[in-house]
Amino acid sequence: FEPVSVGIAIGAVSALTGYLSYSDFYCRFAECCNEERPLNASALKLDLEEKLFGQHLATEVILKALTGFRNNKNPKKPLTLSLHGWAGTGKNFVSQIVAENLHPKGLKSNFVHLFVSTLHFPHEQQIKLYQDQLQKWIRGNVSACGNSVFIFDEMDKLHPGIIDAIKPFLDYYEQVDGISYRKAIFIFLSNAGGDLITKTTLDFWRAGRKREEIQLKDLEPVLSVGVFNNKHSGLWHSGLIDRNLIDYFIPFLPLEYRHVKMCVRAEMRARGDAVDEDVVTRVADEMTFFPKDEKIYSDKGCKTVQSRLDFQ
Ligand SMILES: Nc1ncnc2c1ncn2[C@@H]1O[C@H](COP(=O)(O)OP(=O)(O)OP(=O)(O)O)[C@@H](O)[C@H]1O
Repeated sequence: FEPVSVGIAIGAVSALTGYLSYSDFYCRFAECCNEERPLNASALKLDLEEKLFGQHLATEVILKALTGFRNNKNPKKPLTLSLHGWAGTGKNFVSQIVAENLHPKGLKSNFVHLFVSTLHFPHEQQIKLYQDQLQKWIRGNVSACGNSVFIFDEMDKLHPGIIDAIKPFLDYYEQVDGISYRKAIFIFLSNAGGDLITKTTLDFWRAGRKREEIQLKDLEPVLSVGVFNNKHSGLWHSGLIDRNLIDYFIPFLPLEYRHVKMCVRAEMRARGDAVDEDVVTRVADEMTFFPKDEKIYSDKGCKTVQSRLDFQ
């Protein structure tokens, strides 16, 4: 929409109605950054509970972190979430749900920014350049919209030095060069720590305990230390962990056969098809499971479900 004509239209309508403000009207047509827009916590809860399978910890922590952060009128620092887990367990999927609940256009919003390490920061020799670009990009976007969301995918493939470039933005400063970053949200996605999460989940299973009994305290400490000491985590000896700038380490548990089936059903519904249990079983049976003996967890989580469904 072209701002001048929208402005004229708004003027006309406002004169007629007398109560529609410019911004109200403009924002019906163009995307606006509404820093005051409250988070609909029950909508987010419903989304997570209905769409995300087998991740009771992620559901609980994300909900708590986001509602707490958005209810706080004066956060002391931006919110930083570090999501960890095996491939295909829902990290990107959750980021998308979170993005949509914060900005209705989700990943397509002008205020949600996705960085993929292998795509945006591929060359190790260019770290300095990437650091500068990243700082500029974040500064520019946060000055345009305070509650911008930045998602960093494939953190485990990111040179650790790169993320340290954004450390000043994540810290407890009121402003950095006249800009406040305190309402922004940073989400880091990584496979690092997936082995530790799997080990704990498997230990519970072998002890005959329910997966839902696993608590954050069983995983969070192992995860933060493990990731800090893992050269391939993107956060290796990173100042972000050192200075406690990551607010939550969120574990994604490996998915079981029953969760894969749930993903197949969800995908069928999303395509507008009736759920056919024979197909659901066929797709789930085609996936491979580990460990070798027990075969409990899907190697690729729910990742290849969509393409497998195409071939049924
Ligand atoms: N826990 C889950 N609940 C529901 N759907 C899921 C879940 N995990 C994965 N999926 C489905 O599988 C697709 C792929 O998962 P997603 O991209 O979120 O995995 P990921 O954890 O980000 O993997 P990677 O580490 O390889 O990037 C999602 O788009 C979603 O449809």
